[in-house]
Amino acid sequence: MSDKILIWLRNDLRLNDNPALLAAMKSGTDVCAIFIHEVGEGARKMGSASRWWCENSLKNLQTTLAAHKIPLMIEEGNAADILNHYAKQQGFDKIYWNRRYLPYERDYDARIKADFQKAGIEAISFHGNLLLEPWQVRPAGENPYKVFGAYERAVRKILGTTGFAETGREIELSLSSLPNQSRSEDFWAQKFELLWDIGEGAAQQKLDDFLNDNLQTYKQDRDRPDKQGTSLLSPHLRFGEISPRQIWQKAAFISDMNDALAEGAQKLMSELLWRDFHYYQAFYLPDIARFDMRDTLQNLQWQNDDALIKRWQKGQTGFPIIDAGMRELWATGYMHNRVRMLVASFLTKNLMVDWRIGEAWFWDTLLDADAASNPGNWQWVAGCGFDAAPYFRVFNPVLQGQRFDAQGHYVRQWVPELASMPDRWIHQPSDAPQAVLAEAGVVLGQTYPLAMVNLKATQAAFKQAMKKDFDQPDLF
Ligand SMILES: Cc1cc2nc3c(=O)[nH]c(=O)nc-3n(C[C@H](O)[C@H](O)[C@H](O)COP(=O)(O)OP(=O)(O)OC[C@H]3O[C@@H](n4cnc5c(N)ncnc54)[C@H](O)[C@@H]3O)c2cc1C
Repeated sequence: MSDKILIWLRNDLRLNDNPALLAAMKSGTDVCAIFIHEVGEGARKMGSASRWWCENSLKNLQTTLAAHKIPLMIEEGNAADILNHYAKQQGFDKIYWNRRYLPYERDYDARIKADFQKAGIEAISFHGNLLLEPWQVRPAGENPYKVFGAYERAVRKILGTTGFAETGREIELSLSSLPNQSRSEDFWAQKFELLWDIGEGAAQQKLDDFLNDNLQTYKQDRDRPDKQGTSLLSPHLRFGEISPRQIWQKAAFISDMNDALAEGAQKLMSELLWRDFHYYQAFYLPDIARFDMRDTLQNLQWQNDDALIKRWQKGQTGFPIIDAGMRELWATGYMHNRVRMLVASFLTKNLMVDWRIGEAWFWDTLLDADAASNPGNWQWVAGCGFDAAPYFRVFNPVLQGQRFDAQGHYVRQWVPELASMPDRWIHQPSDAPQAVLAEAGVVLGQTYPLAMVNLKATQAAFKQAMKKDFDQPDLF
């Protein structure tokens, strides 16, 4: 009888606070790890940008695991077939993993678990990817929480009394400094390597830098795309290079110890809860990347005009903050949260394009593309998500730009052809007097596009297209 344990890594590419890995290492048996780029039922196929991040993160992890004598195999294909192959070839008798929560992932993992158990291989799953697992947050009534505020209160009540009861599982492994990687692929995402440090060590460093430098102003600055006011931890969280519990614990500690930083720390904790909340919702619903969570948009005929969609993707809409966001995304694999809301609102409510089309573009181009947060946020903005802004709340990209990027720094960075526009007109060049445009060297329709739609008219058309009054959701 062999005594080998296989760890199946998925969204948890780290050594610390990794319950499945810790349990295997504690057992003192031979441990090896596998990551599978899944093809088929078990997981949504990664987009290009996140796949690039994942590959580099795996290279880092391979090195750090090797230092602990754990080989990491990387495969691509049908997960069940590959795991069975390794079971036969290497004769492990236990397989461990940290749980995932989307319905198609859970069904698939349950089947694999049952099949292994029939074959005499013990499959054990752990809680490692969320602050709390969906079933730990029980509402008073029968139905799961649909409103973030109620969900947040419930979670804080649980964590306030027990904390992370399982944090004793945190492992104390020191990471050796990560080696330089050789990346040979020549494709669009390759340029990201100049911008991002990948891996568990980089994630911890980024958290510490953020807590030291930005926490005090986080609450005010997190809505400002013209400032670097947020943590930029999302791609690290997406691949589990850092766990939400590790962030929460540090933030909670700071909140208790330092009054000046408490507000920022509490805000960061709330944002982490939004991540959990999207998984919580996804857990109880059919595939949220495909189906509307609520039927609020049922009567809407999406227009889905290819030419308009292309202009949105390329950042050529004629609305500077929208174009800046879409260009930031293409250049960096990231977009500021406030601007994500604006570009999503513009696509769905001004261009009347199905939110699934925007979600798919984000899925392919975001480094942090997340199977719960991406569709969850798109539905939230479009007006069919739970706890979403009502459908009639359409963001005005000109007013939003003037409010959150008042001097136009963000626009000037990503839309350099407008760099010389005065602050007064930077967010609405299509309305600027001819003399102002000439002075700034802008020729509308040539150096920068004319606004592609009339905001007021498209907003009115969107509301008209709904053809029914907004149904208040069954909030509780
Ligand atoms: C249309 C749209 C699509 C989005 N798609 C994704 C996605 O695919 N992946 C993703 O991680 N986030 C997504 N978000 C949420 C949010 O924009 C990012 O999490 C945030 O911009 C990441 O930057 P940060 O790490 O600096 O955030 P910080 O402000 O530092 O927040 C810390 C962490 O909290 C979590 N968080 C913050 N806001 C949200 C939120 N609204 N929903 C869920 N988690 C949140 C993230 O894990 C984030 O890393 C989307 C938002 C919108 C409006």
